[in-house]
Amino acid sequence: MASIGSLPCIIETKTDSSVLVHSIINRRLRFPFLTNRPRSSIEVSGINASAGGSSEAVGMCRGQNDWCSRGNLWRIKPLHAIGKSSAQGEDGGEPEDPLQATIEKSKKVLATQRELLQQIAERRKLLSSIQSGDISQEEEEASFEQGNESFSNAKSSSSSGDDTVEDQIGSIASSGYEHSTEEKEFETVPSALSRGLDEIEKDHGDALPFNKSPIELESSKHASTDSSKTEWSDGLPSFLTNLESSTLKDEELVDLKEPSVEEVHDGAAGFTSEDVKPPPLAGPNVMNVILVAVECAPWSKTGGLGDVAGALPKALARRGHRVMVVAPLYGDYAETQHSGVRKVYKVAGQDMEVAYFQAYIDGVDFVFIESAVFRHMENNIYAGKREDILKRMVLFCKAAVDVPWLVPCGGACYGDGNLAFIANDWHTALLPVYLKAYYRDNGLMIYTRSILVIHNIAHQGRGPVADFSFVDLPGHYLDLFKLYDPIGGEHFNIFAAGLKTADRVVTVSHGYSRELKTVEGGWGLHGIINENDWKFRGIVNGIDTKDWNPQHDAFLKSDGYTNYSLETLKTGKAQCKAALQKELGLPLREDVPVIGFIGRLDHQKGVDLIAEAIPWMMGQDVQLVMLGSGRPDLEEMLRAFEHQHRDKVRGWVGFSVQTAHRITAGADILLMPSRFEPCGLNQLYAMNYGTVPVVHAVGGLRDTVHPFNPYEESGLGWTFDSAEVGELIHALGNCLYTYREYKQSWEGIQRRGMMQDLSWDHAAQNYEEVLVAAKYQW
Ligand SMILES: Nc1ncnc2c1ncn2[C@@H]1O[C@H](COP(=O)(O)OP(=O)(O)O[C@H]2O[C@H](CO)[C@@H](O)[C@H](O)[C@H]2O)[C@@H](O)[C@H]1O
Repeated sequence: MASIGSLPCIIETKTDSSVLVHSIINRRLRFPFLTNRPRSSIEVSGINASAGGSSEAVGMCRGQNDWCSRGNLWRIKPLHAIGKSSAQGEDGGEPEDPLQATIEKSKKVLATQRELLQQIAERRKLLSSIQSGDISQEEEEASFEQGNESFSNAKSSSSSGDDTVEDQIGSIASSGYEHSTEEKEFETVPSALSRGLDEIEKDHGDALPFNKSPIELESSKHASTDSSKTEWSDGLPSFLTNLESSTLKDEELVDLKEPSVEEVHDGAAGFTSEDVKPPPLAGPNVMNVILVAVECAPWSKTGGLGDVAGALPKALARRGHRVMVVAPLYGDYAETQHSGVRKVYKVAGQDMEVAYFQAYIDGVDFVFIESAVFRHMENNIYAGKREDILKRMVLFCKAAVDVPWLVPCGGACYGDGNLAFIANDWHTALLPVYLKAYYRDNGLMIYTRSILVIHNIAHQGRGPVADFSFVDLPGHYLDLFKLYDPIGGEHFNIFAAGLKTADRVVTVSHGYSRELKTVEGGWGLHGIINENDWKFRGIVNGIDTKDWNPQHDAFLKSDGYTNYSLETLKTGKAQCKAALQKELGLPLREDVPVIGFIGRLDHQKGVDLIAEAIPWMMGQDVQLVMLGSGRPDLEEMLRAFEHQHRDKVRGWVGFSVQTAHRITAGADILLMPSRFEPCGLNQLYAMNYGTVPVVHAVGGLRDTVHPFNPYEESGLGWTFDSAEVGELIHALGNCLYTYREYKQSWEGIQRRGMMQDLSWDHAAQNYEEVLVAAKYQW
């Protein structure tokens, strides 16, 4: 099969349509709640104006995924087509005044957007009124409950591998760009896609635009051939008028009864056509969002990134967005199913095959990318030789950027309408670059946006300039990656390229967003961050209030632990403390304050400060419980503490989610002397469990832990202003004093911590603002 223009990833098509059919059928059988997917955003897919196609395209109500495959589409004007034409002069040529043209273009796009939303609202209302006659209350309730099923068995995974690329700056050598047309073909499932280009061209009626992917060509084809069937007649969309005479299979009929997005949001509440339904929270801002991360809890987690990737998408979905998470498949995940899609990518001259697995859980599509290089790497996500790590990330980003065209979630691919990627840290900072180089530079996905989230700037994906040859980009992209560093000299820096290319950049707290702009806090990237200040924003992380909730915590249901709430704080926490002491073999004493530490053992977390404070601490009547893994010398230090102070210290070296939960519940105090902390999740978990944080006031710790004020009885914990042992001792000393002498104040601090709304909901709203700002940005 012929190669497609300059699209490096998509060259030829193979098909295994039977796999898809089985996959979808099995998926529905195994996951009945799949039918409850929110019906929300509007996808504008199809002809790309710049590729010489028609200026009209077919949109589909995103909710009606399966209608698409049945050809039941209805026409709307694509935003990109409108934007394109309005930017041109009267004669269709270039405008005389580009600024004026841009303003005109923006106005028209906004007006059209408004018009579209109105149309959608009307059609939804109409659909609801029709459906309300069909769906019984019971069915709605049952399906809603299924749709809310969630994981109960969070798997713990371990990791300590922190051998990152940036630790290994090597020598500079020449680089080269391997032309992408060497890439192998892909096997996609949708049968339509398997047809030859010639056939599509014939159907399409136009000469094929040279640089379109087969997927886009196919959606263009749908646009031109199906539209006649999908016009609304007699006030009803054709998919409904055709229903009676159709010979739909059972499965397809199930989909026709799927609840609308309003139903999903309203839970089991019934509705009638006249009910005034609150719109999905996201309302007119509904987007298709694809979050891409190399770890995602509960399947894979080495730290806070995994927690965020597991929780933020669900909060965005609750707001009414169609949301997908893309992560590597490191093990055998029982919840997932093969999508039937496979593709071969070339990475550093080597063919690497990936397969796409999928699941639909808690309103979110999860797509896992399977490859030999990811297998069993959950404990070593960032470990290995620099080149090997880089190759893994290149493969992952290449495979992830194609997902909206390859994986039919709920029966239909996301496509590029209203689409935004959220990439996370340097590992996926290549994604915005690939989006630009492989798609946008070729006139494809030009309205798809990318947001890059900085969780930790200390790791940047650095290497010698020669590493550019691994990333498979045209030569002129090299400058994006080049950065001068006083220590390493000129080098290759993936985070730098991602920050420059992403449409928006977010970091995980306000405090850290300020620090990143400084020489001390930006780790060499402060210049780029300052230059891109206009697109940069801090949003404080939330917590998963289902997993990290003392009332329901699954790890507190055995071994003497207990669930507790604000009402049962005193007795519940005391019981958890006793259970922790017992489990760890510490003296069972209710009156002794238990100090906890949980975290990666590295310079960032300030473990060395705790080491310096140990002699003072051991002079106090306290117990210290430390859980962590990472740097071997610090791991050894933990073991030594325990060895030297067996009656007071436990140093648990390893990664144990269960132990992390139990320490959070059983300890009285959580110590976080981090030298820098972009946000920090443990202090948030601690406060939610009535455990009082003592933190270095830096980054997100400063944002989230307001210092206790004994005069006003306000505040949430203790803070200290510089990472020095004396300061730590001073803050911890005051904390211990309050614990012993001022029980009421102590309880007040605990209660205020527990009463906060630390959920992801607020952060999700802020992310939504960023997504929408990116969407309307040119
Ligand atoms: N040994 C162990 N066993 C079990 N669980 C362990 C563990 N060590 C750590 N964890 C868990 O890993 C998570 C750590 O989250 P953090 O936010 O504190 O740190 P991290 O530095 O990894 O994340 C980065 O990204 C997050 C997310 O944006 C930012 O909050 C943070 O500041 C930034 O450094 C918590 O869920 C914690 O319980």
